[in-house]
Amino acid sequence: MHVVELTEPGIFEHRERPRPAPGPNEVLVEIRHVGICGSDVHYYELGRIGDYVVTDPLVLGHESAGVVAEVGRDVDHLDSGDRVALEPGVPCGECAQCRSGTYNLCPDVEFMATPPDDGAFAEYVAWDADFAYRLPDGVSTRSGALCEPLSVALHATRRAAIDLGETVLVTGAGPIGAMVVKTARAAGAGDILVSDVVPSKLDRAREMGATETINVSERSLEAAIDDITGGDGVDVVVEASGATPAIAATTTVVRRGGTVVCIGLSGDDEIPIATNELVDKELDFRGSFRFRNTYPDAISLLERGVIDVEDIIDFEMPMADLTAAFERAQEPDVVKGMVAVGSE
Ligand SMILES: NC(=O)c1ccc[n+]([C@@H]2O[C@H](COP(=O)([O-])OP(=O)(O)OC[C@H]3O[C@@H](n4cnc5c(N)ncnc54)[C@H](O)[C@@H]3O)[C@@H](O)[C@H]2O)c1
Ligand SMILES: C[C@@H](O)[C@H](N)C(=O)O
Repeated sequence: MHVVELTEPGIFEHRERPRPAPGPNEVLVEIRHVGICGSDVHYYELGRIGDYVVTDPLVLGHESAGVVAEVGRDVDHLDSGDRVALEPGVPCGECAQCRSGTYNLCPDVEFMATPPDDGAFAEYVAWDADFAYRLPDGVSTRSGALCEPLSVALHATRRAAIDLGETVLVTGAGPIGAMVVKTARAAGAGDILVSDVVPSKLDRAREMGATETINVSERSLEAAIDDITGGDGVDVVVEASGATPAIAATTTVVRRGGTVVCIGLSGDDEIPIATNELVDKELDFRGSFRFRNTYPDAISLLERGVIDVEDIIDFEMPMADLTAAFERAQEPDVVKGMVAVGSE
């Protein structure tokens, strides 16, 4: 089968590998669509993310969906021909985190496209059938692949416990911030404010449901939120930029008794946080890491038309042009690039 390997920063090589045989609890999936995530681009550009270093050729891509080509001996909930979205992290199932249900925190998770685990820019992937979710008729594999970033947002929205009518600030209007706008709206948020430094991304966020946008290269986030909320602060902040100033401002722009949920990962190891504000304002300050138990709900939201993910996609290119797709994905206006691995 055909795969694309990242062999060194900036270099993709198209290679042939033996087609994998599914294990007893696995399905062999003919991949159709794979979204390009910021972390894929990071590995492509730099060959590493923090301590995760690409030392051997690595297949990128973890936002994937395709068609079941073969089922393992013990799989009885999927059949050949089923279209499925693949949850990219398969946890060990045995550690304390897995046993208590917080399987996204499993230290031994096998996560696609994270060294040393290969991802989905490949004709076929053999994957644990418990982490392959059937897509209903109305949901394409193109949308199904985006259950992954949608899951990041769904999990963060749950961590934020947004109440009906609450004012939510989303910092960062990249793919994750855009998805949070959608999940916050679906959760019943009232005003949804979005900040970014790229005007076109703020325009897109408004089209997706943001009620007000703030270009923080023109005015400070703190001053803007002060104006908009009459000095009270927002009920909930979901930080989805990873930008140090945005993370540092979260405790200031949230109201007393409010909630901050951080998704973004900063390039800085340490960021000053006003800890006295945490105490004095009695804030809930929480992290949100990947996702757990989100795929069935993400698929249901897509099926019922509560959330549409197609509008975050800027372009689709074939896997034959993966280098060009990754170069284009780095343009500042692009929110999401999609790669077609086969034809649906
Ligand atoms: N916690 C998790 O499980 C998880 C999962 C996926 C991504 N992430 C992280 O979440 C963040 C967002 O992911 P993404 O793929 O959307 O990234 P992205 O880089 O595509 O988007 C970030 C956005 O933030 C904007 N931005 C830059 N400076 C800003 C500022 N000062 N204020 C507001 N916005 C600013 C950028 O213009 C961009 O639009 C990244 O840090 C990523 O590493 C975390
Ligand atoms: C969750 C996923 O989208 C993220 N890029 C990660 O590797 O953790």
